[in-house]
Amino acid sequence: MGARRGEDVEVVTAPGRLPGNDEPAVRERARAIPEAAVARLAVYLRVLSGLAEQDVTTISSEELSAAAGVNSAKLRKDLSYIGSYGTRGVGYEVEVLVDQIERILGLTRKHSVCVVGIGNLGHALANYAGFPGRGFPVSALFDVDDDLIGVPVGGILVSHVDDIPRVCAEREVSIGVIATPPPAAQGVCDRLVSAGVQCILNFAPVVLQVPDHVEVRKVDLAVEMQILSFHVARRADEAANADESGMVVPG
Ligand SMILES: NC(=O)c1ccc[n+]([C@@H]2O[C@H](COP(=O)([O-])OP(=O)(O)OC[C@H]3O[C@@H](n4cnc5c(N)ncnc54)[C@H](O)[C@@H]3O)[C@@H](O)[C@H]2O)c1
Repeated sequence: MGARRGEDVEVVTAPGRLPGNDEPAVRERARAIPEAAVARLAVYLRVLSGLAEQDVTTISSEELSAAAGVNSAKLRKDLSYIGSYGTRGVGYEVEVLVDQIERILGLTRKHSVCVVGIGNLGHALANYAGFPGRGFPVSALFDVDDDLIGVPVGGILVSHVDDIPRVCAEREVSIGVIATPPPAAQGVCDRLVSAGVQCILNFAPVVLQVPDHVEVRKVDLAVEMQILSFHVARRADEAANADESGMVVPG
């Protein structure tokens, strides 16, 4: 796939790369990107970071779209939002694209993360090694259980939820992750918002009420499973219909 460092390829800088001190221009561009494209940019970044680690220097849009599971027209459109159009016959320069996507996604700044609710999921999140590498260090943990307060999890001492305002301010927490049982989630959310946390990732299966300036993303495994169930059922229906009509259905 693509070209590796040291291989004889024409090295190109993707056109449209923003010059030196370009933060305002990057943020301006970021505002115009549709939400669905933002999610795909994060997927491209994961693929590209893996390629960079393998010293792959360039990649065609077809290769990148196949690796990301997105059709190539959509990929080109997504990358055009960040001003990256690739070069005919060469494709995209991996490092340049990684840099552009990281800046658009705001990953060049550190986001300090807290996790509230250090049960099964909270333990897993606190220990998740993928966060620090991507610029999301977990810097604070909170719970209400006396047996957990003061106990280190993933190298961080668990604090009581009453300390959310002080600890979040001291550690400059910008993202709060809620991993409490559903009935506790809104109260925890309110505490985080009062402490100035403006981005919340909610694992509890409840809809949170927040002021307009707060961004909430919900991870709902049940909904994801139901969507998959729908696709399984639809494929089964298609296969049954094809059987009846004697057609061959691709696997
Ligand atoms: N475990 C999973 O795989 C999983 C997957 C997806 C979603 N979820 C959801 O994530 C949440 C947590 O699941 P879990 O399995 O880790 O539960 P858990 O019961 O193991 O842990 C919940 C933790 O939250 C703490 N807690 C309770 N009230 C609190 C409050 N007011 N403030 C701070 N902490 C409080 C408890 O002391 C406990 O440590 C649930 O809403 C669950 O539906 C869990």
